[in-house]
Amino acid sequence: MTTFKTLDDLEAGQQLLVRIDINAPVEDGVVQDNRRFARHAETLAELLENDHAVAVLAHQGRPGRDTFVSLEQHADILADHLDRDVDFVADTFGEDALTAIDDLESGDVLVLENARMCDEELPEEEPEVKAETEFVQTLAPEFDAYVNDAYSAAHRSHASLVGFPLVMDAYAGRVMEAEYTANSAIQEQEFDGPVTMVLGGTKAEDLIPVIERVDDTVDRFCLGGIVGELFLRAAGHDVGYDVEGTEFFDHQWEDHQETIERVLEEYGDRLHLASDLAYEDDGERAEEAVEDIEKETSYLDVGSDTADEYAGLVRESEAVFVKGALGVFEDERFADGTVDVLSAIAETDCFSVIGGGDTSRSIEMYGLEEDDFGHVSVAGGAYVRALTGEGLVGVDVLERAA
Ligand SMILES: Nc1ncnc2c1ncn2[C@@H]1O[C@H](COP(=O)(O)OP(=O)(O)OP(=O)(O)O)[C@@H](O)[C@H]1O
Ligand SMILES: O=C(O)[C@H](O)COP(=O)(O)O
Repeated sequence: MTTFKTLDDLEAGQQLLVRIDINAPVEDGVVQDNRRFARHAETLAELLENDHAVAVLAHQGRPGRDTFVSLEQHADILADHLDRDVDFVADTFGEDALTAIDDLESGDVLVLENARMCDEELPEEEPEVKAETEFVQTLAPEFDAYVNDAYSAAHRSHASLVGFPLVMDAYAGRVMEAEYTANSAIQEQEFDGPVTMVLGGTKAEDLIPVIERVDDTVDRFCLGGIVGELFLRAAGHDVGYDVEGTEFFDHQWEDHQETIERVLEEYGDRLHLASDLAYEDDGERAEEAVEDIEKETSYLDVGSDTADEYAGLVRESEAVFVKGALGVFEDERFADGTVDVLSAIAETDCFSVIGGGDTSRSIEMYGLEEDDFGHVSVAGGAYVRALTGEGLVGVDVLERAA
């Protein structure tokens, strides 16, 4: 039972503003397809079958990052999944966007430009404030209804996610509905044996608060990726610093040092940190014990000893929750940590959830099957937040709208 309106409640043949989350990896300026496109394409296909005209609202990256690019390529990827034309306009709510929206006819799909290119989108503010923005006030009257399918971004209080349901008829899309239902069911489950959470990836700030909030249910945390290095830094090792132009560590350390140190102090006996790390040396993978690290290097994966330890912990677990990759799995040389852990999960019959828009991509890249896991979520930060039992603001506003 959901507490918001779904597509089952939506009358056919309307002009819809549909928020999806196709935030994707970008390699050398090229947007990479991930499973988010396929899942949202199913929602869009259903809407088109019901004679709606659809304008798609979405984001990509964050200002200042290499991944902050236009949604033009995303429109092409969606077109491939839908097997039909998808238009794109390089504008979100200005004159060009409004003209393109006016021209929409039943069965059309138009992708609007990256919502994060609009100043009012990003600052985290209350939904009531977002509802009053020019962004929301300009677009809302152009549509009969708003559909939010972006469960994976529902932890962000951004204009495109929380403003519209306060000013117009609002519905959850199929991805939102399915992820919400699956993640709510997971919160209800109880496990007899050890529960392990594997945390990695780049977004340490989404994960640090989670460790404290799930401490009733999770027996041990295996850390890797950027979040793992930040904890190693707090433990006094010479890693977790930005080197060679990276921008992962120092700002997250500055903002969260106190919490990281406190969590390490309080939960140290449950936190497993890498004992070795891998880096690139003359084009090859090389490894070094954390104890011996003295030089400034970008570490790209956990080492083999760590991967073995984590895989062993997974094998004796009753349930495993993964969010974020243990290394840069997109490069085969640095996929070992991530793939060893996922393979260990796949081999056992533990209950498992693999989360993260990017991380879930590693499943098909390395010959694993979605069926090997209990649930593969296209959400990362939103799914781990849901595990804490804390609400998601994007879901809350849909419930209020209903
Ligand atoms: N040591 C590392 N250095 C650089 N990048 C890393 C490292 N370890 C992991 N990563 C990157 O982390 C990414 C995945 O985690 P990330 O937290 O960014 O996103 P996600 O899993 O898609 O979750 P969400 O849906 O919240 O975005 C991968 O693309 C991987 O390359
Ligand atoms: O990829 C995600 O987790 C969502 O799209 C949210 O993106 P963000 O972490 O940049 O806010």
